[in-house]
Amino acid sequence: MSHAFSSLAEFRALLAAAPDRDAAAHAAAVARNGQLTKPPGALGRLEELAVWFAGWQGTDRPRCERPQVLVFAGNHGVVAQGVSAFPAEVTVQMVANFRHGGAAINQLSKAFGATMSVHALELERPTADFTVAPAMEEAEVVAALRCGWEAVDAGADVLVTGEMGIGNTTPAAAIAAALFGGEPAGWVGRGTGVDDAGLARKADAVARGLALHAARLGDPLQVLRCLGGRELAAMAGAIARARVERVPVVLDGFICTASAAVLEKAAAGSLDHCVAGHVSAEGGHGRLLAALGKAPLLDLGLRLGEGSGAALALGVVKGALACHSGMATFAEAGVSGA
Ligand SMILES: Cc1cc2ncn([C@H]3O[C@H](COP(=O)(O)O)[C@@H](O)[C@H]3O)c2cc1C
Ligand SMILES: O=C(O)c1cccnc1
Repeated sequence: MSHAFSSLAEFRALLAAAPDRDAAAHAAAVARNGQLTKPPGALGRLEELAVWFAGWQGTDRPRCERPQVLVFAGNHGVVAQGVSAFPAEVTVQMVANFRHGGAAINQLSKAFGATMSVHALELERPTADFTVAPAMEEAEVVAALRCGWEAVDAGADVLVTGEMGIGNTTPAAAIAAALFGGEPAGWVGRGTGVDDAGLARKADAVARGLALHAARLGDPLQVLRCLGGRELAAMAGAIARARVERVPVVLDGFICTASAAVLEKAAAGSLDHCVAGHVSAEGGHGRLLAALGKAPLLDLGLRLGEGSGAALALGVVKGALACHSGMATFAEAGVSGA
């Protein structure tokens, strides 16, 4: 089988060449929105959301009938630094739980009519501990990007990417710090619920990772390789594929957003097809969204990952698109204008 890319350089080139949204469909949706039976702007952010979807889906009647949820799982060498409240074996145990339908993301996917698939990435072979070596070799990060790239259904009308990987709020914080600067302490959070000492260990691990790999961190894809993880790279690969296919993406929490941020830094505009589904309770997520200029749709205090916050936001998306694509215009309904 031939692959879309076989190196980080080829991946970067595909990303940089991605097409823009359909400007005519966007303009048609803006015009349609102005004729629907409601006072101008009365549906607030739903209106903006609907015309944004129209541009990416290339139609003035956007829909959310075939949402796809992808959950990627990976394990992390950096858990050896005592950065999670849970043991690493929970990753593979949760993958089994996803396969049996028992996790939060199974229920949320079902509730919002999304297909959901789980992709476990070499769980028996954790990444290297980034405080002592690059997390991945180039071939490993490319394979993980490709796993995500190939998992996307180009016929989906919206994509959600989620993750499971004990310890992965630490690589996410390291990526955020490497891409946007600032003290590690400002990017780490409690994840699964570490205490103050655990939080200090996370900040210290991030600081040591940044120092060790400093010479390479000017390149965002090297940030992903040196500090990231397989499930983070897979999410980045899936989000990149969606950009190329013009499938809109709803971003999940801190880990998903950190993975996505790598793409934006690698090629500006790479996240133009992404909306922030929610802001999680993880300390750095709000900062990261602000740095990317993304306003979250929901703020419910979630701190789960798995794609859960983004899947919930599909409800808002469905509402926005049902109104935009199904409502009558003033002319059709015989309603008088202002
Ligand atoms: C049972 C369980 C289910 C989860 N589902 C998502 N996560 C979340 O917690 C992990 C990140 O937090 P940290 O960096 O503190 O380990 C990731 O697996 C994330 O998806 C879970 C964590 C647990 C324990
Ligand atoms: O924001 C997230 O995605 C998150 C936060 C805590 C734990 N797991 C995921």
